[in-house]
Amino acid sequence: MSENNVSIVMDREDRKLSLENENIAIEVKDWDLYYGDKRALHSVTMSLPEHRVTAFIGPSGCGKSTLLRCFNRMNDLIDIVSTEGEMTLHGDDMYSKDMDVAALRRRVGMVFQKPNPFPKSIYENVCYGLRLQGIKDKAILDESVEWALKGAGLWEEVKDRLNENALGLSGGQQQRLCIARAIAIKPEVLLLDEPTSALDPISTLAIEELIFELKKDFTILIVTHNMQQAARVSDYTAFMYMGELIEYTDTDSLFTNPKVKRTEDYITGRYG
Ligand SMILES: Nc1ncnc2c1ncn2[C@@H]1O[C@H](COP(=O)(O)OP(=O)(O)OP(=O)(O)O)[C@@H](O)[C@H]1O
Repeated sequence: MSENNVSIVMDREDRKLSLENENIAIEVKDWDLYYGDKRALHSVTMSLPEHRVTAFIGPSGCGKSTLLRCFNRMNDLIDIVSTEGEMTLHGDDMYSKDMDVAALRRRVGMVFQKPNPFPKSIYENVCYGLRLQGIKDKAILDESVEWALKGAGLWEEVKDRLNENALGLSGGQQQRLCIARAIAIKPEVLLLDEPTSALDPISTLAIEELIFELKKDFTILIVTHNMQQAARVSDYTAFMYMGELIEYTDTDSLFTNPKVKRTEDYITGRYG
């Protein structure tokens, strides 16, 4: 067991996690989402805690990715999507007509299932968002690139080849680069949509350890198909089924003492 995994266990044993004791980053209230006539999310209500890792699990098609994409309004890009309900980020109405979506996406970064670096240098990938913000000062860019690559656990591997094309990195390195690109602009929340499903076990472990480190600075929401991964990396777990949030509590309680039969059936492998 690596040092980080030991500390995950210790962290859990030290204190019982409870949403009542948390600062909340995102509040979701009676949230519905429709693809055309088809309702994909049913009245989801939940509070997502700051500086914690919250995992979304459930069988294929239950709405995990759909819900995750609501947190940075990625679903706006799909014409047939309509939503109802309330979502706030630190009190700001994320779906208000006054909300600047680009600004929201700076506050809520996202990393996808397949690593998707741009066909540019490692350096340019990481400072992409900063350049979009109009930052030109080389010293600031250099410092941010180093900070983000260190944060993503990639600095030592790439510090001597920052000008090389990012597509020359391994899959696991590319995914850590995408995490560096997302954190470089210092979002409040980081959305991870099955970030390790395309990676080998060693790269997966590196990302899981990284997630544990990153929660010191960011609120992390992760969709995963892998229940062991949810149990390893998350503080809280939300189990979804057919667009509904069935059970949501601290990860240890959900996996050791689920309150709802459907959750129990899923985590014991009876379906899904
Ligand atoms: N662009 C879309 N248009 C229409 N329906 C969609 C669209 N995207 C998802 N859906 C439907 O919404 C439901 C939820 O899908 P979603 O991808 O959120 O589930 P998921 O739990 O993330 O699944 P998986 O684990 O397979 O990725 C499914 O019935 C899916 O077919």
